[in-house]
Amino acid sequence: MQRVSRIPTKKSKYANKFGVLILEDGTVFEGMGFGYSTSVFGEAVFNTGMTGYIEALTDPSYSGQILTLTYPLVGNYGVPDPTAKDSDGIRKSFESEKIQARGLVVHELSLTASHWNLAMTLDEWLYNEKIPGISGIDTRELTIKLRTSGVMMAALVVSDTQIDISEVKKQLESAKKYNDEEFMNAVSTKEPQTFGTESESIVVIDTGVKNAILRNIRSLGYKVIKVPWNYSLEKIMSYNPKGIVFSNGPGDPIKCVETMNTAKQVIEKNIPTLGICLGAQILGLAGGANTYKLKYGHRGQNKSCINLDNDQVYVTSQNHGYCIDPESLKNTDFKLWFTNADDKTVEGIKHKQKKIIAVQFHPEASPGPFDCMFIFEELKKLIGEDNAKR
Ligand SMILES: NC(=O)CC[C@H](N)C(=O)O
Repeated sequence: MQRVSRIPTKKSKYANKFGVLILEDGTVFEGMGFGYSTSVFGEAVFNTGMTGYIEALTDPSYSGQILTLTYPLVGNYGVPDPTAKDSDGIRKSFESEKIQARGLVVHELSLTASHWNLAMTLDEWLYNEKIPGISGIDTRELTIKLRTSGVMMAALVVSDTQIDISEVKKQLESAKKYNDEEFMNAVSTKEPQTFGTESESIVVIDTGVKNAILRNIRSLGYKVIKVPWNYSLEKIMSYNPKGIVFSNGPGDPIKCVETMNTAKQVIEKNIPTLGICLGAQILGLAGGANTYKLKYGHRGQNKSCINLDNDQVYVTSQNHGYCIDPESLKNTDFKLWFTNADDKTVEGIKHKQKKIIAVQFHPEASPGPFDCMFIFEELKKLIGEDNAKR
């Protein structure tokens, strides 16, 4: 039996446990386990943001993934009360009801925390939500590995007792691959939900929507109706919405066939529409474009994107592993709207004739500046044009 060599120095309920992260290529990272003692398998990805672990961990787009934060010290501002809601009944600092990432990997975990709004520490939160975390990992080495080899499956094991590395390797081999997983039934709402009482509404098709998207649409002055990912257009239109938003979400967009069919009809009917991240990919596919998987994705808060309409550069927040193929856009009625300044990937598309816009980045995210809130205003403008025509 090959055992982990790093022995916990002291035992506590939430931290100082045995911990190991094993990659699909056989690389073993030993660390100190924290949070919940369990074994998870998922796609190892990294996010380069300096803050925002609460928003990232609760973002449904991280479902099925083991999240590495490259910022070296994590947890020092703790975690606010997860049950606190705003006047619309939307959870305040959290992007969804629970932690969505399968596990968390950090360099140094702050076991003490300080913040005016703090309710608990990060390790306690992970423990409560039955999520394993590992600290003491050389996250630079891990990130270099993922950048050079590409994202890959990994096992994260946290245990109160010794871990058998060869046994974990065997389990990892037979674990379901991220690319084969179905996420929609797990992340999407089962029933429509309404936020606000305004007479004009926007329907959000929930493929794993972040609460910040709901909040931003509310701040435009619309009632929000969140509907399941596979809701028919007929049912959507029964709400008589002014516009539609295709949300962010986990996994490969080609798996969202029903949502794609709705998107085709939405394009056909020229309903004012905004797609965000997964929603942008779904709209692109519905319009005849292709998508592909990036080697290691874009996950961070300072990704510069160029608006090709005015050559203005925006600092955007991103979390995507898939992308729209720019070549394939040529066979569609969509044109390139935003491009990533670093690698020239597609970060936004716009229909040439119809009121359909979509961004690959997250206009709702606000790690600091509110650079991209104008994207929501763009949807409102399209709705205004639509109203003027009727
Ligand atoms: N944030 C998202 O909506 C992610 C979209 C898609 N799952 C991707 O990884 O590209």
